[in-house]
Amino acid sequence: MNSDTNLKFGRKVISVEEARSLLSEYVKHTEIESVPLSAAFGRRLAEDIYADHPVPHFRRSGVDGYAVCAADIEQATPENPVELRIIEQIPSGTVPKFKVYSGLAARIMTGAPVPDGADCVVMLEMTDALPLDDTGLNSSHVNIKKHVSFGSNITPIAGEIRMKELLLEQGSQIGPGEAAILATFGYSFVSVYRKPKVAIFSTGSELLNVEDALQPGRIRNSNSYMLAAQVEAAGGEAIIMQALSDDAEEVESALLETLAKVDLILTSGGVSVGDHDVLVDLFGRFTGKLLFNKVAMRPGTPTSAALWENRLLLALSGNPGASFVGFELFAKPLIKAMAGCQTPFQEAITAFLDVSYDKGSAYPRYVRGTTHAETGCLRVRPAGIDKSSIMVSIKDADCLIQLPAGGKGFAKDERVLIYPIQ
Ligand SMILES: Nc1nc2c(c(=O)[nH]1)N[C@H]1C(S)=C(S)[C@@H](COP(=O)(O)OP(=O)(O)OC[C@H]3O[C@@H](n4cnc5c(N)ncnc54)[C@H](O)[C@@H]3O)O[C@H]1N2
Ligand code: MOO
Ligand SMILES: [Mg+2]
Repeated sequence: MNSDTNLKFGRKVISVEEARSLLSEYVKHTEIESVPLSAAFGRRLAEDIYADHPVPHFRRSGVDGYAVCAADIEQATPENPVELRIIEQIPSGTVPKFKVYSGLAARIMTGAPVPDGADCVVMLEMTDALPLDDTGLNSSHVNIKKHVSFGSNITPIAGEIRMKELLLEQGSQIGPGEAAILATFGYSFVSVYRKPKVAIFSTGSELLNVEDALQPGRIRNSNSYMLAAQVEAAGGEAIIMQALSDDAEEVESALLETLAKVDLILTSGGVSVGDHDVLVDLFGRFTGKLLFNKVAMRPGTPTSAALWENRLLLALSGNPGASFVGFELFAKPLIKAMAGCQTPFQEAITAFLDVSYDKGSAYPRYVRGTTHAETGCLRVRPAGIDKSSIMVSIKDADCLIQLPAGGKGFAKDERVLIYPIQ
């Protein structure tokens, strides 16, 4: 047996967990850069964010109405309203000029600072302001028709966020809630990790470009685009490279030329035992370090990985289903970790099988699944035909169903673990 044959047939199988931990050893996060907040969505914070002021930083009215002293209106009813003198108007964005004493009220708008002395705000609907002045807008007095208690409709200083509170942790992804916090605290620029650059090479002489007309025996390259979408969803920058033919030297030089320019290389195809499986050929003679070339999983058993010129190279199976699953299990956590995520491995959640799954497997199986909720339970079923070579059902997958190895298959309603795909 030559070394090439050895790599094809003498492979050592390792578990998904072992493969993941081998890859983790070589992950480092990308450099930190400062980007405008509006360009930071989906990125991960490179620093902890603390509150440098309380929120709100003034006593904030939650309604349009009158700021008054609660003690004044304890007996107020529609039949026996309490009359108070209006001392000023407080629109949002202004500060009160006067203190509210017993017998006085300040007209106030939602979001405006409550004046000193006032300890509650009565909603406009519970008042009658009379008489109107010449403009028809302002009144000198107001009748309060309902009792409201001390503190009502006022958010106290720091009622939402305390001074120096830890708001966001390094590594958290900037979504809508994070963006609102960052804007609140004046972060027009944010320190985030650079998006990991991921080059995607599909290999296979049968592959046509997307714009090409179909030819006998050939297919359009769909994996590169599927993987690029997965890379972007994981927080990376996908760089789709020209697909390569099954020519070992062409593959070697294209990969070598790209290694130094990116954080990760993904390839698809050419990892099995076929005569033209070029990645196997490359791993047999390259200067890098092969990390693994067989994983106890289906699909994607021949998934391989290497460290070459200090860069990770993840070689996924060409079959679309195996490529998709291999990405989710291995590339996604790598990209998330490179992008600064502290917890790149997704936690499994429990669901119940909606249909029986009759195929057993020597290796754990990762089935593309579709979930739905039913009477408070999460149910899951395979998303269409679950064959590695089938591409069309990938669009319906919102999770991977993890089915342990074994010969008997799985019954309807059996409890399974799933990994949501976000
Ligand atoms: N004798 C054996 N044959 C195969 C075995 C085996 O153990 N013994 N394993 C099978 C399994 S499992 C898989 S998975 C595939 C893995 O194949 P490769 O990773 O070597 O991929 P290719 O041979 O290049 O392609 C497989 C399949 O996928 C299509 N393909 C490839 N690239 C793309 C792309 N970019 N877009 C769309 N489709 C693509 C390709 O045309 C082939 O149909 O090997 C099995 N065989
Ligand atoms: O294991 Mo193959 O990798 O898809 O079925
Ligand atoms: Mg092959």
